[in-house]
Amino acid sequence: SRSPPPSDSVIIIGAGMSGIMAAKTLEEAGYKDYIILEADSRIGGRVHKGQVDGNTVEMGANWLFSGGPKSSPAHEIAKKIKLRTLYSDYGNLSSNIYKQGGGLYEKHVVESAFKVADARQEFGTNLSKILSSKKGGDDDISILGSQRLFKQVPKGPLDLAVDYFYNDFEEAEPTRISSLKNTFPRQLMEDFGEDSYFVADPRGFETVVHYIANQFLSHNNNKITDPRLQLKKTVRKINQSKNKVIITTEDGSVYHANYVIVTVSVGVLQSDLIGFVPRLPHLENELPGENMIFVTVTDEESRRIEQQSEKKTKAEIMQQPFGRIYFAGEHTNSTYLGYVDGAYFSGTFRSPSDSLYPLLGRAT
Ligand SMILES: Cc1cc2nc3c(=O)[nH]c(=O)nc-3n(C[C@H](O)[C@H](O)[C@H](O)COP(=O)(O)OP(=O)(O)OC[C@H]3O[C@@H](n4cnc5c(N)ncnc54)[C@H](O)[C@@H]3O)c2cc1C
Repeated sequence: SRSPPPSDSVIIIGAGMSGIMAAKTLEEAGYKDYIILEADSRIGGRVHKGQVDGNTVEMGANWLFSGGPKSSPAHEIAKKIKLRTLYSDYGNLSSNIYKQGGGLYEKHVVESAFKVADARQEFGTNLSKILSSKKGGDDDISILGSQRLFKQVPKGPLDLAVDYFYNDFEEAEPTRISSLKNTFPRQLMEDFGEDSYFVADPRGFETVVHYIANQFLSHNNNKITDPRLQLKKTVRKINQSKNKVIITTEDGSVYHANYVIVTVSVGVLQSDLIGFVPRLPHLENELPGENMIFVTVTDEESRRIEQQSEKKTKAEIMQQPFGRIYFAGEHTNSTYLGYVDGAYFSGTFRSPSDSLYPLLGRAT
């Protein structure tokens, strides 16, 4: 027999890829009583287009990936809606790097710099695998640290340019900051492939998010009319008690729900924009900037945790809701964090490793 539709109400904060996917997942599980509160006047979040001289230019995510053993859901949708994409031929870079004083580097010179960079990256990837294995324990180093161990730190303008392309460009951080363990192997590229396609379509990459939204939110002429999507609603306060959550937005509106799914970025969470009552359980007051989560466990639970790997414990902590508050978003997906596909999967909460899984588990 079919179970009755769930009567819990849910508020989703943020209408980026993860928020829209979370809403779709709820809808498909029979939850109709949800609303999406989005600060901006549009959906898509970090997938958004701008106009330069009458041309559409992507201001956020730009590349789709393919060529690997699995297919990227974002790329699959892009193909379905015939989004115009251009193959980014990075091999071409070896004929396109300029000297500081002008003129091109000779192709073979750049190619040998790329060879060294490849070897350096392979060394880093292998080291990362060792550090991630049991005997690696908790140890991690920066990408720059691994380059030092390789005894081949990029120096000089050409090597630095190549290294920028290998690392900083992809991670949006310099190698002295990027964690080796959390960067290599790049799981997104291992799974979906390294062939990068640049979105160059006047409709914008955000059409991919619209395509998903239009599958379940009522719309008219490409405009979402569903009253459950509320734009220009900046959440400022999330107040939870034993039985419900009360949310206040900047314009003074107040919303009540049984559960909340927070999909705002780490940057927003780290700022003071949203006040959590009670506060999120971390040591920010005592150790500002450390982002440490503090958990106390006792008795059976402490013995269970002592006996399992740190990796498992970490995964468990990251997927725990905070009372009635759940988290989704690119940053909560440990496999593809930092990418549109990571945001996509974080909103599906289909596998027990997804942070939202326990919420959906209630309905089934
Ligand atoms: C410049 C740049 C380039 C990138 N390039 C690529 C790429 O080539 N390929 C790729 O796959 N990925 C790329 N990414 C990453 C990708 O864009 C993100 O991983 C993904 O879009 C994140 O989706 P999300 O739903 O997790 O978060 P977001 O898209 O950030 O969605 C969160 C939403 O919450 C809203 N919000 C925030 N605070 C509040 C509040 N207080 N109240 C209400 N709403 C709020 C925001 O307005 C936003 O709409 C790039 C990102 C950037 C910034």
